[in-house]
Amino acid sequence: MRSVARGRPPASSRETLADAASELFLEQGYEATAVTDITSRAGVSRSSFFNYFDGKAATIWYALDEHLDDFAHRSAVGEASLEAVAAALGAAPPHTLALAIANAEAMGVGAELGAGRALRQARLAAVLADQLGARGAHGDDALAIETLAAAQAAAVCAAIWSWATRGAGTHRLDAEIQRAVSLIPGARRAAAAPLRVAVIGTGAIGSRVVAELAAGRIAGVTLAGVVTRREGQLAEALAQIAASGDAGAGGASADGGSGCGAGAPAITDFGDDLARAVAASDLVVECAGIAAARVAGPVVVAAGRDFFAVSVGALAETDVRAALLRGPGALLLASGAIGGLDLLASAARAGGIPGGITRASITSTKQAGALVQPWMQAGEAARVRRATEAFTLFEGGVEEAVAQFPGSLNVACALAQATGLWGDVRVRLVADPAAERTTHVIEADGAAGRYRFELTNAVAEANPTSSAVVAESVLRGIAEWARPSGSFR
Ligand SMILES: NC(=O)C1=CN([C@@H]2O[C@H](COP(=O)(O)OP(=O)(O)OC[C@H]3O[C@@H](n4cnc5c(N)ncnc54)[C@H](O)[C@@H]3O)[C@@H](O)[C@H]2O)C=CC1
Ligand SMILES: O=C([O-])CC(=O)C(=O)O
Repeated sequence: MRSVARGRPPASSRETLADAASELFLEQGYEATAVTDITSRAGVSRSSFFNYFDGKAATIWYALDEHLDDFAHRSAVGEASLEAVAAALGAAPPHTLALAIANAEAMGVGAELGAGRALRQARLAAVLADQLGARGAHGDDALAIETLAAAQAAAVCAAIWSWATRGAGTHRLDAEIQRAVSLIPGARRAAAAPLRVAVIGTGAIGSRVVAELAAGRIAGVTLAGVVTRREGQLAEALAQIAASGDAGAGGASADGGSGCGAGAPAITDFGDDLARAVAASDLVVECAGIAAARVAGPVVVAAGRDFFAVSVGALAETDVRAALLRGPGALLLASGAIGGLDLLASAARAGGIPGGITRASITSTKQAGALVQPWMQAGEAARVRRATEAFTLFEGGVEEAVAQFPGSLNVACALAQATGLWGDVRVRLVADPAAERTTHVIEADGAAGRYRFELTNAVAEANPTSSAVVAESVLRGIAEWARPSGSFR
């Protein structure tokens, strides 16, 4: 008798039989293989085959079927979740099924796989529908329950097929399932689970956002954790919040570097591990600057998670803009320090009013000292720092503006994105030694109308370059993302 298990000893007679079946399907095809061929290859009696399987097809499906049996059983007693199924499949993947999927043509097993997949998907959908119904999040809305359950079951099957086709040994099945499920638009929202938000950056804006999220101030949202640039950064930020007595911080403390509020759960510090943050969240909020947004944004949306950028200037580069908008995750943009973007976007909407907005400009006036840049020669930096009266420090297009003043002119990109006039928005930056507040004047006109907004903002205490309202715009944006009801669009 030939050895069945090439390279690894079989763990049981059932696996010996399943391995023998896989070998024979590969050698002579599924149709031509009889149960007696399998038992003689495995060296067991025909009757003992039927102790394990009810036919040759079961040698392909048994591992997946066991997971489904277990899931149905646990689900009936209220113990199972989709995450638990993914974890169980990851820990004990269905190897003979993977082999059949990867070699479907050579084995001639395509029809069996097609029919078998449909059956398992339907079975999984039924269990998931029972589970969703029992959880009560959708009341008696059978359409919502059935649709969501069917989508989740389809995602699990699609993930198994993708995992097997890409090479079962090369990556994890549970990660593939998690990714597939996350691609269902609104799946977590529909499941009524709290939405998980990760934050990148703990500067002036990020700290405030983290403090509010950690204090549970946004309904339906939980803080998944924080991405930082160096060790100890989160603890420092929390200590500063506590020292400043920020009401939103809920008495944040730096205990262990990650506490926020007496008795509050510790905040997860992802360090610079963006992949971990992405896997643990539904939305990633960037509060870290244009360079960070350029790198993180495309990774987040490609993984099917939503990305909320405060550094809208990342969109100035055409290829980054395309990657950010490619999905499947959604791109959200903070209105930040300015307003009226909704009106301008409506006025500029292609096709509605031809030539809706044809001209747009922004003039930003900031504290001169806050505008010194690392690239400036000593003489120029001194001129800005020691200015005695307001002067125009920059005048030009959007790309140049954010390249030279990345922490100060994201608003110019926001205007370009709202109007679509990427090449034509005129930007002026005024350095004013007497400015205690930041002022942005936006002007736009075209066939839709003529608009002028003048916005004067208090500056953030921790960073005079940023307006204090920006963090609030991020918090409002998160709240509206989580509960999209009653907000202006
Ligand atoms: N859309 C808008 O209207 C506005 C946008 N912004 C943008 O928001 C950004 C943040 O503003 P602030 O909080 O005031 O700046 P900040 O300088 O106080 O904080 C930025 C923080 O991000 C951290 N950081 C940088 N790269 C990182 C990375 N790769 N991973 C993790 N952390 C990283 C820095 O260490 C710093 O702690 C600005 O750089 C600007 O691009 C700022 C104001 C208005
Ligand atoms: O906060 C502000 O007023 C504007 C700002 O820094 C930016 O657009 O980058």
